[in-house]
Amino acid sequence: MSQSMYSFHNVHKGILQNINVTIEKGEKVIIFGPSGSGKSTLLHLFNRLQDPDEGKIHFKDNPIQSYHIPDLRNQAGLVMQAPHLFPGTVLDNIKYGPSLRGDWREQDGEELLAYVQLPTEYLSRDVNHLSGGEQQRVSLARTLANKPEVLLLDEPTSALDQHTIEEIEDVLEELIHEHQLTMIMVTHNLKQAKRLGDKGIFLSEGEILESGLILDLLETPTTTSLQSFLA
Ligand SMILES: Nc1ncnc2c1ncn2[C@@H]1O[C@H](COP(=O)(O)OP(=O)(O)OP(=O)(O)O)[C@@H](O)[C@H]1O
Repeated sequence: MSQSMYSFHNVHKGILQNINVTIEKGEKVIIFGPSGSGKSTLLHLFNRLQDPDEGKIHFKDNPIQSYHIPDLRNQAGLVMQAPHLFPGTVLDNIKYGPSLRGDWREQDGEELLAYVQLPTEYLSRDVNHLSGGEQQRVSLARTLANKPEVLLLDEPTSALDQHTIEEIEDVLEELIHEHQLTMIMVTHNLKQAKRLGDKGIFLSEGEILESGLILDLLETPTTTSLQSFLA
């Protein structure tokens, strides 16, 4: 039986109007639409980087505000466009969150780097000496260190070249599959949307104009807005 991960009821926030969305456990949802349509605002509601002006959000059948915010953000981990790592080594960065909770074992470092397909010797590397793609892998490893159920991705590959984009997509695809994660991703890259997503939400001027299977949305758009966005 499917389990609801998120449900939004008549949510309004800034430009977003009357957002009604349900996301089931294990779904891979792509949020897309023109610049300024409210995609980042919507993504930020999933881990309380922003809160609604009106309406209700439930996370796993409980009001989202009933969760302790750090717990919520461990369960719904965000990876941003530009990796925000702090100065220090790869190990310093990935053990930070779990260490705070007394939940770090020495072997975890190796395991986390294996998840994002980086060699173990990277644990002692200075993060400032890594390439953009490597930093994004470390950022992903750091999010995974908190054992999230949901991955929130805000254009995670938009700063990378095509080859690196494909490598990160491989890593994401495998991780999501292996850990049965729910994924909610904002992307401008429609090839990526097709590859990684199963559902799609098309936003225009703060409203959901179409939602459903991503392939249907991209191949048979019904609204003129989506048709012209894709043209
Ligand atoms: N904190 C804020 N206060 C006021 N307005 C905001 C705030 N954040 C975003 N906005 C406005 O809300 C609208 C939607 O912004 P948002 O960043 O969610 O869009 P987006 O679809 O993610 O855009 P992009 O694709 O350009 O990143 C924009 O008009 C933006 O200027």
